[in-house]
Amino acid sequence: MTTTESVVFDRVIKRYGDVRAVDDVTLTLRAGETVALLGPNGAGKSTALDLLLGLKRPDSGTVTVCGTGPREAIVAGRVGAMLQSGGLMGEVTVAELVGLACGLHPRPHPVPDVLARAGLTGIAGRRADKLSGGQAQRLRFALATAGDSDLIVLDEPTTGMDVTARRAFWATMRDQADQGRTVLFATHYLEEADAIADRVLVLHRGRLLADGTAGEIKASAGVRRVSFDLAGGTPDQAALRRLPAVTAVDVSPGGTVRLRSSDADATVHALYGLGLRPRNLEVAGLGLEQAFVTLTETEEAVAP
Ligand SMILES: Nc1ncnc2c1ncn2[C@@H]1O[C@H](COP(=O)(O)OP(=O)(O)OP(=O)(O)O)[C@@H](O)[C@H]1O
Repeated sequence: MTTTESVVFDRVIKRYGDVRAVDDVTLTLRAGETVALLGPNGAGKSTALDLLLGLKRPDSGTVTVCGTGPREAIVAGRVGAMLQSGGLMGEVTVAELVGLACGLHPRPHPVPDVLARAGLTGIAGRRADKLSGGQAQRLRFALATAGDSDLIVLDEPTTGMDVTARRAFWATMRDQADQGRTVLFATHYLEEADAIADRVLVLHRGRLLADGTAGEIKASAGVRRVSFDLAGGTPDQAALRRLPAVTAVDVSPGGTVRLRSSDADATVHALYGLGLRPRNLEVAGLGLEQAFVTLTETEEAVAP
């Protein structure tokens, strides 16, 4: 492991009874990367993060964080984490709780800086257990960034945040990555992953189904959207469905046809072969969300 490798999973397996929550995962995250961890419910995201944070131990394989075991990395203050679960301590103010987190960190940031970065300065005197959902998320984020960590791990960090808080949050995370920190976040917001992550990991039933940039993941789904208008009359939907490589057909009341195709060239070629004269023809790739659904559904079909 070199110093630029923040996280290494080497053939990691974690079972719960018969369920392989993490199933033979091998991956390396490097310094300065912003990485989104995606997967449907029960895919193994939280388990993978728990293994990374030393909260669970693998049944086999190894997890290395900043060159050591996860627990050692945490104790050394190399990892900041923001988890979904866990209430916030009562009877203390936001500033006191942030102060406590800074006090425990081997390389703490000044408390006012941490409060400001998380947008908490104005509510620093509030009780930590009396915050709104979005404010509580911001406090969890402050606790994760109380010190100078090399790796920041975030489990569904923007749940409950409003649009402004989300924007500010991601701007801060970009800043953290630009300073050489690795940012790993699990999310169900695919548009956030698309906009923010340098790299996207897709977990499904514990296995790493895809690993690449959002563009690569979209391309690997191998599906294109073909849309066009047809002059005169309602198109014959059955004929459209029989076109090669077409997996879905939708015709709007205005006559605009939208097809999904796993081979857009073959589909368009055959379309002209039917004697149709499409206007405003567009062939586009799928968004990350549709690519994600296609990838995971395809996997469901081959491994029910
Ligand atoms: N403590 C546990 N005991 C038994 N099974 C568990 C336990 N924790 C998780 N599992 C199972 O392991 C699998 C992975 O769960 P995990 O919580 O890691 O998924 P996830 O991707 O984080 O899901 P979600 O998006 O719903 O949060 C699921 O099948 C889940 O039911």
